[in-house]
Amino acid sequence: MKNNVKNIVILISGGGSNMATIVKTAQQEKWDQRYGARVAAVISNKPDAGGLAFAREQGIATAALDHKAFASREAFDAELAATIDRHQPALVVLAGFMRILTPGFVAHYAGRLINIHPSLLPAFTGLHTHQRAIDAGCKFAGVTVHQVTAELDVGPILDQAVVPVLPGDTAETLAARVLTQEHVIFPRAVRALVQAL
Ligand SMILES: Nc1nc2c(c(=O)[nH]1)N[C@@H](CN(C=O)c1ccc(C(=O)N[C@@H](CCC(=O)O)C(=O)O)cc1)CN2
Ligand SMILES: NCC(=O)N[C@@H]1O[C@H](COP(=O)([O-])[O-])[C@@H](O)[C@H]1O
Repeated sequence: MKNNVKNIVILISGGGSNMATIVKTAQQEKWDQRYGARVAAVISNKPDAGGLAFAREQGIATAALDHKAFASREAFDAELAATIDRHQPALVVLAGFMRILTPGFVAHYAGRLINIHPSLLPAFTGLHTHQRAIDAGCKFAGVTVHQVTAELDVGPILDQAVVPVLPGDTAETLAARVLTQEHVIFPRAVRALVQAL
């Protein structure tokens, strides 16, 4: 790492509210001065991801690699890793990043790759977690921050938060309630990791 600066690279696929919360928390809490940590880049597999505009407004380097432009998942992941590595990351953060990553990519970032997942893992790995929780009659739902492993959404859990599932909830109303807790635990988890680096 240049000058002992701990670079954080955040991967997104959409609006990037979790990424934005981490960026704003890092600014407000002066992570650069306190921990030598900074968000060095925001990278997306979707060129039209709304979060890229926010990152650019904050003066953060951005890149977009359209996964559909690559012949294979491995080829996309190789280019993604090359793009990430230009920023010499101490930590790579998946914040609403919607691509399953290959074992080679995961191994390359072993121990410094985390994800936020909108369920109380190990329940409801994969997609459509809120509807599945409602359909299962769950009284509680929530969010998990975990280390990323080759197998999907089963890596070591770093933090969790619980919310109630309320009568009449839809996937959208539950997602909104969970998202408020995502914005609490994700910056907290990233802060804890950069403090320990
Ligand atoms: N190897 C791993 N890759 C990823 C992990 C992981 O734990 N191990 N976490 C996911 C994040 N995620 C849930 O938190 C998740 C993201 C995407 C998918 C998925 O099925 N993606 C499809 C495409 C879906 C779409 O484009 O809407 C795919 O990649 O074919 C499941 C879970 C990030 N990657
Ligand atoms: N499987 C990964 C997944 O579903 N992640 C979810 O995508 C949303 C992204 O929101 P954001 O782009 O506003 O941070 C968040 O709810 C996050 O938990």
